[in-house]
Amino acid sequence: METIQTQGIAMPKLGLGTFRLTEAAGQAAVESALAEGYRHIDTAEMYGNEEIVGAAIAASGVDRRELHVTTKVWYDHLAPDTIRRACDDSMKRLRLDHFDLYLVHWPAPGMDLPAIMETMVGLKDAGLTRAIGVANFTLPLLKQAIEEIGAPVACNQIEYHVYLDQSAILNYLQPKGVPVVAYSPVARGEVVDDPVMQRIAAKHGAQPGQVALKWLLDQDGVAAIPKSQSAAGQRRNLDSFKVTLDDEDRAAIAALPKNRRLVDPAFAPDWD
Ligand SMILES: NC(=O)C1=CN([C@@H]2O[C@H](COP(=O)(O)OP(=O)(O)OC[C@H]3O[C@@H](n4cnc5c(N)ncnc54)[C@H](OP(=O)(O)O)[C@@H]3O)[C@@H](O)[C@H]2O)C=CC1
Ligand SMILES: O=C(O)C(=O)[C@@H](O)[C@H](O)C(=O)CO
Repeated sequence: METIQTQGIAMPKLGLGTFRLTEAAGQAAVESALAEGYRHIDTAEMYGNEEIVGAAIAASGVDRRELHVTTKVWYDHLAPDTIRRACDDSMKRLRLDHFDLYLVHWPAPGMDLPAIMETMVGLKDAGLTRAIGVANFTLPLLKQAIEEIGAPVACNQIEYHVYLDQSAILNYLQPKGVPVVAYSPVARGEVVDDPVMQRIAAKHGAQPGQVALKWLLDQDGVAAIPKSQSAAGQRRNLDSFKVTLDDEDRAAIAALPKNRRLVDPAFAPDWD
């Protein structure tokens, strides 16, 4: 699997998203992804599934050194003490002694970003995570974290798919070698019914979701974390690497409307 180098870690370009994968069925889904060859798993304390992700990792027998595990601290735990406690709790639930990537899940209004990033760096320095990063950060917040605070930000995990323009953030991060991790990368399945995506997929003997993923994975410094519960769906998404898109396909995707945000607006910071 192709990887992206960032802040001393090699992050597999395709990972398994696990939001809403819970209980025994969720554990079975993570186990099947690991059996299919996934080595990058995305979870979060907010998902309430770190125990089953940890159990799946333990059951898989996959060497820890082959795995890239990301988890995240929720926005109401962003004081230094509560970040450290959240980290400790996630570690126990995941049955790990370190994460590969630990993210601030959402910015919170009025948060003390210098104190947050200093605490995150402290966790990295203590060996509890190999790298730290952020999610749902706007351009001004990224600039504050990277330029003013000088934090070693290893990624910004953001909503990114064929229906959403993220060029401002990409244009800022790509020259700095900081990856974007695309969440909701198949637009939560919406691409399946899109005639443009269907036409491109048919041309390549592929499926619309595979086209949507390959469009992301072809971009410099972009990883993607589709969620799929079934082994067949997980394999389908891994097979997106086999699709070869051409300029005509990219032009058709570029022409799709790009203002569709799927994430719950209740969480949305002022993106612009
Ligand atoms: N940092 C953040 O704030 C956020 C992070 N995330 C992370 O990103 C992950 C993925 O995002 P999510 O919002 O789940 O959206 P996705 O775009 O991954 O969509 C998941 C849905 O689409 C279906 N699906 C998956 N692959 C395909 C495909 N190739 N073709 C058609 N349908 C497909 C899945 O069904 P099935 O299971 O049946 O295959 C599921 O219903 C989350 O699980 C989470 O880990 C998500 C939102 C916010
Ligand atoms: O999945 C996540 O990581 C999220 O933060 C979002 O899904 C968000 O919490 C949401 O939209 C819940 O409805």
